[in-house]
Amino acid sequence: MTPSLSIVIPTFNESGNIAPLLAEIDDTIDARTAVEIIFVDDSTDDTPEVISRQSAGRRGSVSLIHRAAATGGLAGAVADGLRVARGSWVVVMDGDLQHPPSVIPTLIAEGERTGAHLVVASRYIPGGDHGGLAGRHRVLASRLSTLAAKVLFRRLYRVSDPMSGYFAVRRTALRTDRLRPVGYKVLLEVIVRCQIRRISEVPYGFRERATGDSKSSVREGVRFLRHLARLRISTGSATLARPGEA
Ligand SMILES: Nc1nc2c(ncn2[C@@H]2O[C@H](COP(=O)(O)OP(=O)(O)O[C@H]3O[C@H](CO)[C@@H](O)[C@H](O)[C@@H]3O)[C@@H](O)[C@H]2O)c(=O)[nH]1
Repeated sequence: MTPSLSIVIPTFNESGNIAPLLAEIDDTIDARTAVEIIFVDDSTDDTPEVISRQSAGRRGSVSLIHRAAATGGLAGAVADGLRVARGSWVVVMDGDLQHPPSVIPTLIAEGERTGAHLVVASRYIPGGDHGGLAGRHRVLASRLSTLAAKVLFRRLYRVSDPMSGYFAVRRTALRTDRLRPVGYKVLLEVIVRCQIRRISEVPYGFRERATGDSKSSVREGVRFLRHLARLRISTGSATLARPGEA
């Protein structure tokens, strides 16, 4: 069965979130849709066992990539999932329930309506909400990272949330051989390295984390800025389409 939709979910010690996440995905996706879920896991706890147990006997396919070496961190995990995804649309979302699965149909519908190659779930357009970002320092860090990305990458300024970890991309627009992901922000890597020009956005509410902790940190922030500089040097000032020009 060739899926029409792939869902790539990076996980690091998310054992408490797997069952409710799969239940919300089941409630959201039409049973007639051929879906594959790809967990890319670097956990040190029993998350892989929980994924295997919760996936037994489910409709659609669920695959688990438990990586021996967590190269590239979160972004590296997502890139590994993108490389094996077979769906016409590939959705990337977190495994901690902060990205509501109910937005998936809206992402795909927006892409089909506009012909966009990438649809970003944005916290920063009308109807969006960054509520789940714990603490003012996290909101400030997210805003500063977004500003840095927009300054370095010309015309990215109309992508309101280039730091989003929640998006849908057409598999035909992906050039996974070009990806050199490091750290936390895989969307920027996808937009710049794959030179994606037809981008649209939908609003969403970034939810409070249900269980477990964010792995984001100041160290990740420094890693992001270093990666941003490397990306800028290696690709130049990418000229990207503005959302809505799809
Ligand atoms: N495989 C793998 N998964 C990871 C790793 N680090 C984190 N994850 C997984 O990636 C997801 C997000 O990790 P968090 O640590 O909870 O990130 P966050 O601070 O909530 O930020 C997320 O949301 C932001 C807004 O969309 C994003 O900007 C950010 O990139 C990330 O997706 C979770 O499912 C977590 O288990 C890793 O090294 N390896």
